[in-house]
Amino acid sequence: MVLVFSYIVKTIQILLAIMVQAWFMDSSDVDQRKLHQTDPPQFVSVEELLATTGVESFKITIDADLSDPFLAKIRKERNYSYEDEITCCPEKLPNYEQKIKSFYEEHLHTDEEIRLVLDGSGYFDVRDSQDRWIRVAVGKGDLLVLPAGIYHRFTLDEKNFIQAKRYFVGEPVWTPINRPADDETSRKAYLEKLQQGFVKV
Ligand SMILES: CSCCC(=O)/C(O)=C/O
Ligand SMILES: [Fe+2]
Repeated sequence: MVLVFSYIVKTIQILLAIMVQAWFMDSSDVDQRKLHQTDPPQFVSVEELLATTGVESFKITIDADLSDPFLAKIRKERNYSYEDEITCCPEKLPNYEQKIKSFYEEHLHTDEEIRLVLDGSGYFDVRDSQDRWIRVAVGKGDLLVLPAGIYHRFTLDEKNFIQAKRYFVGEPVWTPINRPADDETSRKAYLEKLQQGFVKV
């Protein structure tokens, strides 16, 4: 009996460690760094997140030399040829106030946005297929892949610190294209994929 109980507890702990937390946002525009959950909270599973937005999330073990074989596999399979690091906090990010403001303006990119959180935490807000905001809370070890053409934004949480790897296929293009950008090729391609259904790979 004790053995069964401890097995269940362990399984729950593993599942919680694997999954990124996501929820539908409330409509309040007070402090972007707060949780902004509805009352009661409406959580979104990883599977729902993929189906309704195309956003993928993976859990990576973070060690000093980023030696997780799953990270190596995904980088190779997806040709993540470029990498660098970004630290968002007042002391480390040049033009901090301006950057934080622009990250939180609703925008899209013509390419995937790929971020691996090395330390700290924050929120990626993404629009779902019904144009509702879903807030995705990321922390250490979360690898998040936002498809090209998805409307989204990013904010720090109340801890005000995140350090992340940025990956890219080919020469990086970081320029955000603010909404409205419905005529963008990447936007049209994204909407088509959303209609066909994003599948787990
Ligand atoms: C944690 S990475 C900072 C946010 C960012 O790079 C971006 O492009 C948000 O949309
Ligand atoms: Fe972005």
